[in-house]
Amino acid sequence: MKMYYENDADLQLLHGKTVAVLGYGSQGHSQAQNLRDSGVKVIIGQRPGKSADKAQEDGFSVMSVAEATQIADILQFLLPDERQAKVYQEEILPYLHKGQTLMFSHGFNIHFKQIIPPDDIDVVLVAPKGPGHLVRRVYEAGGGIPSLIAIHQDASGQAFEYALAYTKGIGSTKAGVLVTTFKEETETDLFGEQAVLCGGVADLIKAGFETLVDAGYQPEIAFFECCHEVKLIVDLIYEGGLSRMNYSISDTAEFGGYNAGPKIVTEETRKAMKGLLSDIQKGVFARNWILENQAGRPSFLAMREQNADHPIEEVGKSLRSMMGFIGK
Ligand SMILES: NC(=O)C1=CN([C@@H]2O[C@H](COP(=O)(O)OP(=O)(O)OC[C@H]3O[C@@H](n4cnc5c(N)ncnc54)[C@H](OP(=O)(O)O)[C@@H]3O)[C@@H](O)[C@H]2O)C=CC1
Ligand SMILES: CC[C@](O)(C(C)=O)C(=O)O
Ligand SMILES: [Mg+2]
Ligand SMILES: [Mg+2]
Repeated sequence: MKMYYENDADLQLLHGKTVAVLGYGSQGHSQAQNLRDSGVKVIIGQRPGKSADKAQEDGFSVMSVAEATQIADILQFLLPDERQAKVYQEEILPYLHKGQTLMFSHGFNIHFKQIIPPDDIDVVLVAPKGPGHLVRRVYEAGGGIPSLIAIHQDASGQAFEYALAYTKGIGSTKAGVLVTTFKEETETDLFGEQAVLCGGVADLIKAGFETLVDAGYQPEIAFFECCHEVKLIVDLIYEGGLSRMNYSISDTAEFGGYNAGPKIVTEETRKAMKGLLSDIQKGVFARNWILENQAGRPSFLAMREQNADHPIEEVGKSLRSMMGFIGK
């Protein structure tokens, strides 16, 4: 599989073009600022409110999504997935015109057919494989977050070259860019965030914390052990794989880990992972998420509140308040 790096991408292709970043949230603020620092002309399409104020403070020209759509050559659609279809119908579709590129950072709405764009525009995916705030932080430190590219429609005949130039603008060609399809990105991204990165890790942390606290250990120790140190261990894995973690940790931890790991991630866990993947592939998760939003998000909001109230959050907040070196 070919990986694309700095010398493969031509940033000049974006010079003389206007990129509209629609939505100035986690991905929006980072991609917009990285592109601008790479010499690309960027405008922001955003409804009035906190995000619009922030974009203005950051020195961008801010306008409505509809206005930005009329002006820009490339539209990077960075509104929340669950709001994209409505905003597309009302504020983008009426103004879309031949020669434009509609870009996504997640394939959800194209893959699950919530948005069906006209044939005469390019439709591409540039999906950074990392949280928005890190897309900016790593770029500022001189690096980049890997990205995936996919082409859904290539009306111009140059969709790929433009998408690749865009990945260079946000810093991704420093880390590596890989070609995929909207289907593969959507299914793997949903699986990764549910089973491993967000759902899996968060529940592993909470279960470890609860096990220690229920057994009578101090919550502060349980927090340091099962939550705070996760970042420090993952940093080693990020830098040099599992072997670098094993190099740095004690042999006692390595031996204990080899024996305990399969008792925690059991055949049952693997079966549950396959079940999650199957629901994602069949569109069951997408249907549930769309219906949940149509109903006003009752279950999502209840779970969000329940998680925010977990004792690990309170202990963590108090301990972090004494660690002035941790960024806000
Ligand atoms: N978060 C991440 O790290 C990643 C996200 N992605 C994808 O990127 C896309 C954006 O996600 P994310 O950055 O998390 O989104 P956020 O929720 O962080 O930001 C969304 C932005 O859209 C704005 N917005 C919401 N509704 C409207 C509207 N009706 N009109 C105009 N602006 C609106 C919000 O502004 P307001 O303050 O007014 O609500 C906010 O600035 C999604 O497709 C997501 O899957 C992909 C990779 C990683
Ligand atoms: C892991 C969650 C993510 O997929 C991401 C940051 O990559 C997201 O949707 O935010
Ligand atoms: Mg992701
Ligand atoms: Mg995601």
